[in-house]
Amino acid sequence: MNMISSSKIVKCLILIPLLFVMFAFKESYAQEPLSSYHELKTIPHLNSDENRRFVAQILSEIEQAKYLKLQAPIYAYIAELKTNKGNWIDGRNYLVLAIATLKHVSNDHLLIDALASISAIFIMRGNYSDAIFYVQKLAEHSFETGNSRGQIIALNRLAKSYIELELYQLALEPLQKAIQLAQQTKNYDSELLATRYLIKLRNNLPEADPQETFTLMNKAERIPVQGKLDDGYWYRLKGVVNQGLGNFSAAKRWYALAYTKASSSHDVHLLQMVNKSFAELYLALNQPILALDYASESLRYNRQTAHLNNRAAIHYLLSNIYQQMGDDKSSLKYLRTYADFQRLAREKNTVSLLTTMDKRLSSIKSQHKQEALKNSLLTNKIEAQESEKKQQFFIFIIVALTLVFCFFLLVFIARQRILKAQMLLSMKDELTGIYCRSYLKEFLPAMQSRLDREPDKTLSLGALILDCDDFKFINDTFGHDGGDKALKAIVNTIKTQIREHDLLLRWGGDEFVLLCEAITQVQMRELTERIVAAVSDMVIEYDEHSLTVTVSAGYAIHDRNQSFNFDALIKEADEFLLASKKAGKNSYLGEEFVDESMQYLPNSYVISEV
Ligand SMILES: Nc1nc2c(ncn2[C@@H]2O[C@H](COP(=O)(O)OP(=O)(O)OP(=O)(O)O)[C@@H](O)[C@H]2O)c(=O)[nH]1
Repeated sequence: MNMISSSKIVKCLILIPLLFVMFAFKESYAQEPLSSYHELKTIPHLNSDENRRFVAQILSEIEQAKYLKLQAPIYAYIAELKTNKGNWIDGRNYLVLAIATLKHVSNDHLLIDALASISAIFIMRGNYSDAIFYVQKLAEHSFETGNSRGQIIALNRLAKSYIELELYQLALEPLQKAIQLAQQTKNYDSELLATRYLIKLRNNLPEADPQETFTLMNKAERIPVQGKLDDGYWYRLKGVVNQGLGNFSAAKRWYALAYTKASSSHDVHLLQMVNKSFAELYLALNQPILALDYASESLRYNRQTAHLNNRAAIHYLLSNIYQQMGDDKSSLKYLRTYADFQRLAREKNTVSLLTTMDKRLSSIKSQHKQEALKNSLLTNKIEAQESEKKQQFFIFIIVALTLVFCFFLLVFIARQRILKAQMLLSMKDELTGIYCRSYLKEFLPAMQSRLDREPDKTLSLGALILDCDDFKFINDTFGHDGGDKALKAIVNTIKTQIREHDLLLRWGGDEFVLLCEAITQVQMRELTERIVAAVSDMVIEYDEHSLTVTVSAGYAIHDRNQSFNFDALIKEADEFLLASKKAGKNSYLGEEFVDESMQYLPNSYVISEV
């Protein structure tokens, strides 16, 4: 026993820490891709082996199904990096993956990241319609969820698209809103980005004051963002602003810095831009040969990116350079190709914009359809609920009415019973407690229906009338109370002789009637005899006296061959009673003892002496 429990303890001691380690490991493993994703977002390029290995590792991690929600933002960011560095094909492949996995993103923050990267990529690719499509998605989601970061990114991306499309006036409003919102929410990164776009915008606005743009640039440098201004794009922009102010040497310095940055990170996009800026600078400095070198270099990088707008811009620049060089033929040639690219770019963007509108329209339509479906489902649900409520209300009313009805019915039945009990009570004789003659109105209809329901006519009804003999004498001798006591004693004695369902009535005064159902002539005679004998046998103790009393009786049985006539039956019995009295009292008579003219039958006991 001890051995078993100690081995169990040892197992537990090993297993519990092991489970803890496994659990902790599982937690850290589950956390890993998310932290890797945050780390990925700090990578500026993929030119180093270390960064490439890191990205490969992340990609292998997110291929597992449990990291589905991370796939879109990671693919999108990698696509952004690849596109930004001029790897157009890889960029597009990861972009396709990002869009395909977008539906798995449930996290607000991750969805904004993914949409921000996707729209940035489309902007870089010069595909503004798709850019605007995803910017709209980003805006819709951010405004719906109240995410200010997403809202600012959407505004910035929209402005950037407008700037690239040379729709400068349209870009102004979203930029101002983005800056305002970024300042309110202290989102310095976005504020800086929006300010940079604003500077870029002002550089392109002919009416913009270069001095004001310069001031704006200095203001941007005071935005408390760590390290964000240490990038080639910012240096180039500073160069452009300085060039706008005529500070060519300063512009040259900034371009050179931007160039170094672009070369070290092999940023094709930036290289194309910086070379173009250099070309513009040298053109402004009347050095067309140098300008041509830089412009050609820019064109070389631009070919890698296939950015039509930029291509057109470089061709325009080349045309200007050749013009400065006095080579009108080449200038014209580049002006023509500029026009071609410009037209192509516009066509592409017009077509794309139309496609976007079409996509938006169908997405709105499907949204409307879904809304309508949702509404109709909701309406159905509400209707179902309402009809259920109605049904419940209806059932409630029925139940309530039934209960009320039952209540009143019960009250009615109880009341009827009370009334009947009261009525029956009123039909009882106070002295003896038996029913009075008035009870016949209850008894006779019931009796009649019993006879009617009986087809073989075997049920009989016997009627017996009893009258106290010389009761006046008892009253006179013992007083009325003595008479009462004698009457009660007679009733009690009769009760001892009859069946439960026989009906004994006080007919009036000292007279009683007994009605017996299902009784034969013989049984009736025997019963009468027993009653008359029992009464005469009793001795009533009253006021120190012992008194006796006798009764005379006559009985009759209803003949089932004739229709039921109660009065006739009683009359017949009463006649026998009278005959019995005449014959000497304390006796009884019935049909069997007399002939039709009520004469005593010869050779028979006309009077049954008890
Ligand atoms: N104590 C008492 N006497 C009653 C009551 N009802 C009637 N009586 C009396 O009963 C007597 C009935 O008298 P009768 O039936 O006419 O005559 P009887 O004296 O009985 O003589 P026979 O019937 O001929 O034998 C009367 O004196 C009534 O006052 C009652 O409730 N209590």
